Amino acid sequence: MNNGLWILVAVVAALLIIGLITGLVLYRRRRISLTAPAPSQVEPGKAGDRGGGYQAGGGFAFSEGSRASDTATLEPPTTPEVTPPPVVPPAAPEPQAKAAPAPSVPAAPSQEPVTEEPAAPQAEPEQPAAESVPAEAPAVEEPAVEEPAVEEPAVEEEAVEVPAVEVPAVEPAQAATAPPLEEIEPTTGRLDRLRGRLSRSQSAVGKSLLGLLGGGDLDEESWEEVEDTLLIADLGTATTMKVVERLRQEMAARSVRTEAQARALLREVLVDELDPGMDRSIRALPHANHPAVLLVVGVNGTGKTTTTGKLARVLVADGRRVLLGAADTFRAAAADQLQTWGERVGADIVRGKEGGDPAAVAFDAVAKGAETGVDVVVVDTAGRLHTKTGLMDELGKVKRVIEKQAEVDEVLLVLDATVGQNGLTQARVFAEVVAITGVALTKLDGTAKGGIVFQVQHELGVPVKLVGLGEGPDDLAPFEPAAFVDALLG
Ligand SMILES: Nc1nc2c(ncn2[C@@H]2O[C@H](COP(=O)(O)OP(=O)(O)OP(=O)(O)O)[C@@H](O)[C@H]2O)c(=O)[nH]1
Repeated sequence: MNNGLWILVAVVAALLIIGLITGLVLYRRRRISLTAPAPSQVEPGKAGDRGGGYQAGGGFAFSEGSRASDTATLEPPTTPEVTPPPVVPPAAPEPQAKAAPAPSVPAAPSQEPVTEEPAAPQAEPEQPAAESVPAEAPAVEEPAVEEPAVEEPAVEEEAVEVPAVEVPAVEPAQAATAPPLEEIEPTTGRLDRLRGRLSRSQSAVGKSLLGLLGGGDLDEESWEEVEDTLLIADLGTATTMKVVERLRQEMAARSVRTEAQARALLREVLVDELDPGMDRSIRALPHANHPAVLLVVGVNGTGKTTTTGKLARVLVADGRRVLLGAADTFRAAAADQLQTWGERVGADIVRGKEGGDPAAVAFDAVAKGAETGVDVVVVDTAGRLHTKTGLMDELGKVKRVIEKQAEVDEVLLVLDATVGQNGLTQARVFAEVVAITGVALTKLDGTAKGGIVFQVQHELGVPVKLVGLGEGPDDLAPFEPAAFVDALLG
């Protein structure tokens, strides 16, 4: 072969490589619709950022927490440590490969959280931890400020406990042999993709409502049936009364006669009731000098760990560097489960010893997140038994200890839609302990009681931001009132 031919071959090869790279870049841009805020649109730290998150084509919306977190004492991230930026292969057009099923954990008895007792040694993590102080203490950064007494009316010993005792229990976990990274389903159009699952369980409600309303003039008996249908779907008494009252007025005023008219009216009333103007963005965008911090709370078995893992995938697909904090130290399997979720998408994890102090793990996760320059730290907490005051106090402590370093931008309450009213009771208790900023409603694929969405928002005044629609790793969607009502009406 002469030189000319070799040059030609080299040129063709170079062109092919350039073409491939360009194609890959364009493909990734199309797949991930969320982009970093343009400076003109969102300025870090501005109060106006709240709700100014980006949302494209039914994708997830992220925003920057609006509170005083920029005043936190953390130094700007220095040289990133071991955590490599996640490099996730582009999503294939077909559904998630079966080779990588969601970590499977037997469902905890979420319907009866009240009766479950915590394991005895877990209630007092401080005692064993105190003995393990000397060996590992130097590795962990301690909080610079003692927790002010005024912040800790209920748990007096905390100021001493947190820095000195629990921190050594934390073990930053690095995957020794990292498994191959997984593909992540596109983050856009998730609710469309998963709508079928919602419809399957909900459409009976819609059909029965439309059957009743579609005929025009309703007698009292029919209105009672409408009421019953809404109550059975778990809309709750207050919302049901409000919806029926408005339907009665509007049906008369608009002379509704056909099923199409009834459907349009019902849709309008239900969507309004879901308050579509609420800010449903996830406050997961980093601050100028430290990562965003998300705390995931909820009763055991609701799907906290699964939702944390799914959310990490969405964030990674959005190009964010994510660190997971496994503050569920009560159950070693929970940390293992979270670690597996992290490894699958290249998210690092900080976990603690079983029975260690969850607050110490959370603290260290945020510290490590800042040190390694990640965008967002997502902290999974233990399944709290909402009747156990001590455990709820501890959840409050987790939040306060994190706040020694940085504001918690988002407190996501995970509720299991299948437990109905019980979920609301849980929500109220959690809301008293930590200021919930959003709700992730899981297992909506398996219940006709999606009406709980209305109650949760109505009762807590907090938006449902995410919905879980299956056990698959990418079966998490942003909550969209109109799409939800459409699925409800079939
Ligand atoms: N069908 C369905 N199952 C879900 C969904 N979300 C979570 N699950 C399942 O619910 C079960 C419990 O999920 P976990 O994430 O372990 O719950 P948890 O709240 O972390 O539980 P603890 O670790 O015990 O506190 C698992 O089997 C999940 O696969 C969902 O949206 N739909």
